Amino acid sequence: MSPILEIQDLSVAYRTPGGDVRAVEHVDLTLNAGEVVGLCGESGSGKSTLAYGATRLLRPPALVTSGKVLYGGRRITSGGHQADLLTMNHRELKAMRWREIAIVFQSAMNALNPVLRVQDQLLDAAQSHLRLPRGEARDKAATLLDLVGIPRDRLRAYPHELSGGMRQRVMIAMALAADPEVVIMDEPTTALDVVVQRDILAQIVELKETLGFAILFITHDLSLLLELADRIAVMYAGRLLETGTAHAIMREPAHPYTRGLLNSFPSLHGPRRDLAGIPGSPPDLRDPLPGCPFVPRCAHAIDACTSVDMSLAPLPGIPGMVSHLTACPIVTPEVSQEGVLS
Ligand SMILES: Nc1ncnc2c1ncn2[C@@H]1O[C@H](COP(=O)(O)OP(=O)(O)OP(=O)(O)O)[C@@H](O)[C@H]1O
Repeated sequence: MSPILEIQDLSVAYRTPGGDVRAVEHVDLTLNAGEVVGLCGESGSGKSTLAYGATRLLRPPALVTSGKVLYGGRRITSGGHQADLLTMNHRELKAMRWREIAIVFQSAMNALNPVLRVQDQLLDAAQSHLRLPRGEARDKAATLLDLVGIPRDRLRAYPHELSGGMRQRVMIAMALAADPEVVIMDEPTTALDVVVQRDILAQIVELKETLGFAILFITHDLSLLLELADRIAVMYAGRLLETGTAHAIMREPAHPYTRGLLNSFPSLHGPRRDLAGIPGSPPDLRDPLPGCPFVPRCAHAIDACTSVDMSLAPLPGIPGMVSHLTACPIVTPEVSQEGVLS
């Protein structure tokens, strides 16, 4: 698989009068062409800051303090050349957004213009990003609505005449208007009920299969990602604590935080089970602890945890699982096996 978006050593801080909030700390994350990567963690763990920092959508007091974000989409690259989103000029960046990397924002369905018909909003998106003549843009708008499963007779509806699920589908259609190769979806179904949520997720998978874009899917709900994502990255206090295939995370979750998350949400299809949640609350990001940030909430913490280097390392002893990485010193090879999690 070839990487289409490579986030390397990305750090983002919010400069506040009370000190820097270190919302993203030295994160490496790769999205391959056509792949769904799920980014998961509790509220405040830095998921949105990571995505918006990587695409330069953050405003001061946010500041990117380190990193590269390399984009390698087919249309803009030649001879293996990748473009760094963090150093390109505003004209280049503008050409990338929508066309190459589109974003479905958190609560996007409330961002539709209430006084414009759905058709006109889709038309605007198709016209401005693809520079299509009006007639072709109208056809494109209708095709986009077909793609996301909204009947054509809804084209003339105003946003308030559509259900929440339909409005969210319209936003997804808008994101797809310019045939992007990467779509970032930030909690796209969180505000919807479970049945609508499931329909939309199925639709997203179908669209991805048909159109071939890659997805970075952000959610606090790890069980949802188990069904949707190819790979999963688990984030806590601005850091990635574990990455692996959805299969590996489901079967062999390594980090105690990942285990806690798995026990915090009911699965969409699986059997009923008791949910425990994770006791305690996330740390103050203005004053990060040395070592693993999860130590104060971790039932398995040992001394090594307070001084561990938080780089991700492969899990020991699982042949063929080279892509399963964690920062937990209890399960990574450098530390003795005595503390292996039960
Ligand atoms: N403008 C800001 N100024 C200071 N701190 C901020 C600002 N915006 C976000 N933060 C802090 O940055 C951290 C990461 O926030 P972020 O919204 O990226 O997390 P998240 O995982 O996406 O959460 P959610 O799921 O609630 O959106 C949080 O501690 C948050 O309080």
